[in-house]
Amino acid sequence: MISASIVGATGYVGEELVRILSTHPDTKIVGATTQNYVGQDIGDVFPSLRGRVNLVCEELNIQNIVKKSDIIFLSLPHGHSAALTKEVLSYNKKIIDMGADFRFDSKEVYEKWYGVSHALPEVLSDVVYGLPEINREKIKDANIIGNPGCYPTSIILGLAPVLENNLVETESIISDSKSAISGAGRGASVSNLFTEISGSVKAYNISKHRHTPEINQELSKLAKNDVHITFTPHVVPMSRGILSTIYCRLKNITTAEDVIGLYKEYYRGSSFVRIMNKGVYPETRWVYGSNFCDIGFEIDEYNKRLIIVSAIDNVVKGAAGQGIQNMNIMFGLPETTGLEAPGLYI
Ligand SMILES: NC(=O)C1=CN([C@@H]2O[C@H](COP(=O)(O)OP(=O)(O)OC[C@H]3O[C@@H](n4cnc5c(N)ncnc54)[C@H](OP(=O)(O)O)[C@@H]3O)[C@@H](O)[C@H]2O)C=CC1
Ligand SMILES: CC(=O)N[C@@H](CCC(=O)OP(=O)(O)O)C(=O)O
Repeated sequence: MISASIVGATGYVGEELVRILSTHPDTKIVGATTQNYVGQDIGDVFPSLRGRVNLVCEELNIQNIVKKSDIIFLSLPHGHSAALTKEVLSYNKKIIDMGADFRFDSKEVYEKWYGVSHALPEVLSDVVYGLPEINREKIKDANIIGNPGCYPTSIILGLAPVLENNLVETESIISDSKSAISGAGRGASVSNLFTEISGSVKAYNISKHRHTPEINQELSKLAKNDVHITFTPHVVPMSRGILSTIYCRLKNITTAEDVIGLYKEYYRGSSFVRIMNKGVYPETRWVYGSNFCDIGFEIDEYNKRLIIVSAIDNVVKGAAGQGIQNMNIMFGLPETTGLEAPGLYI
């Protein structure tokens, strides 16, 4: 049995980690920390977990947590994880950070975009970016994982096959992405109120969203060339889900059948990526509550453009599910353990 702790268990990602790990056959949850719910049963904080998980939320004491755990999921706002990891580095336990502290190769890029200094830059060269479909081999031996952002997961999985095979121009890629409001976390704020979100769609942080450098970093590695995409995030009135519609110019005109064949081959052995048949465009409700990333295509022959549509659940494949997929790989378990359930079609 793997002893797992969740630091920040009372957030949306923490809740999803507890939910999935509670039915994982090889894991026991031994610790769950909170700021505001100390001493409360997790089933009282999240009534859907009532009677399924016997866990009392504790105040964060990282030394206590590390001693009882084989793996620690850090599910805190960015800026906290690097300092906590520094405190427990000598214990040599596995750490998966759900936030942004370990996603960047460069300390400078992280500090510029996140506006905080990095507490543990010396480990960045050993940290692995936890996108299993791309980095599976490196994840096997990693001790610290930077779990990818939710938008980056949908965009990188959508573009990896065409970039690695040099099929599209790298200087004109656009991703128009829509996210559910749970992407903003569980903390209360006026802009996240039901009355502000329902019945409306808005773009935000155009050209300056913090996921842009993360997406560019990983796409550039795949393309072996500098990639700078135009990324426009939107909030839509849903509780879960991300849909990214990605536009890129083909170097040579091709057919949808050829693109589908390439993607099926590239993701052979990646159980959580499902490639749609011709003319089928994924919907967020098909992946709701699941660890799947569904990808569909269209070719705009007139403009020589490939349009890729990629759908994930932001708190599962975009966060907790992907983290557990990484844990499975790190501990030599089948990658799909505890994650097999299909989406809840709504
Ligand atoms: N939501 C999403 O779709 C995704 C989120 N992420 C990342 O995952 C991480 C968690 O996100 P999410 O669950 O949405 O965030 P939430 O705001 O919902 O939850 C944050 C958690 O951290 C705890 N916490 C906050 N500040 C502190 C602190 N100073 N000390 C100790 N505990 C603290 C909170 O406790 P309390 O509940 O008591 O306030 C809560 O348990 C973030 O880094 C986020 O960017 C990544 C991908 C997708
Ligand atoms: C809708 C919404 O607000 N989404 C969040 C997604 C951020 C997130 O979860 O990303 P990190 O893990 O990189 O912090 C945002 O745009 O900031």
